[in-house]
Amino acid sequence: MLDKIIRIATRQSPLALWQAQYVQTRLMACHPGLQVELVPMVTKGDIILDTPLAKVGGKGLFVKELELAMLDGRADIAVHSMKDVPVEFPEGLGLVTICEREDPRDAFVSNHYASLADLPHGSIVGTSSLRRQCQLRQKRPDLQIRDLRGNVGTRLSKLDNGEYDAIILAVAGLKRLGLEDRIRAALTPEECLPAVGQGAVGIECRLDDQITRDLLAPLAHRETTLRVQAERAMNMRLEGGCQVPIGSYAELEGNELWLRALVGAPDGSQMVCGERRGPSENAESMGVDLAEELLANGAREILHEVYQGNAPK
Ligand SMILES: NCc1[nH]cc(CCC(=O)O)c1CC(=O)O
Repeated sequence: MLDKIIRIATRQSPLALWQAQYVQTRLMACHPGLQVELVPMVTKGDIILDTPLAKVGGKGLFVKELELAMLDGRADIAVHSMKDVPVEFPEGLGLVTICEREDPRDAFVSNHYASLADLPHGSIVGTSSLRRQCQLRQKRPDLQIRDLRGNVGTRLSKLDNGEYDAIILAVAGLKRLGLEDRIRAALTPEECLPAVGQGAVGIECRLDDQITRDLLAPLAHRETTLRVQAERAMNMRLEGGCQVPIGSYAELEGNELWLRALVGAPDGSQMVCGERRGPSENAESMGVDLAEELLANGAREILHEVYQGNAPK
């Protein structure tokens, strides 16, 4: 085992590098003598930074190159933010390990206002997430939502330039980058239901690479895995493939899983919500059941409209 090397395919944004280094450090701590190297890569998503994600084909853009590297044998694993991992994997690859979740909430970030409630009528809020957009619009139809893309650092500098009165980012990303002091308020799940998998880091590898899978096993976090499984099962049944106005958030109290989800029209005009409680063994079936309930209650029409609007021309 001592001559084994694990190569981690990673994007080069500060957040991606943080996550890859986190897995590198943990693997080396669990397996003294194991060599773990980073293989930095550029993905299409990193190149097309000025177009709203929903219009360029969604989050898959950030993972395709990493997956090719694993299939070619140039890398062994890829580390992802779970919320950016598409629901389906190429043949031969799969998500094998989910690590302990960081704070899953969204953060309200502003240089002038302490909270969403403090924002004056008509304020400009930056986010490119349809999920954040629809929840903000539903509570505050007066706000002007403007697109905001780029790495966390880029987004913060756009706020600091005065282009926005406030922006919404994930708490987890800000904490990981040591930017926690920029958070003015964390939005509760009632204010803004988080995205599927938000705050959790997951590891993808070749499914037939049993040695690597065994080495990754100690990094898995049971509670996070159950929560994210429920959230992803919900998303998968909704066929939430590209960027979508879907929130899905599970909490675990003892063995009881509490899954909440919503599908909203991006303009905030409609929102379908639901929840399920049940034993954690049923994480995936709860997700599927809840998705079916939402579809029957109007989510099908909302998603159909969103996908049509985003269809590649
Ligand atoms: N969409 C980009 C992205 N993907 C993962 C995170 C960080 C938080 C996480 O790990 O969920 C972010 C930044 C953000 O949404 O603010």
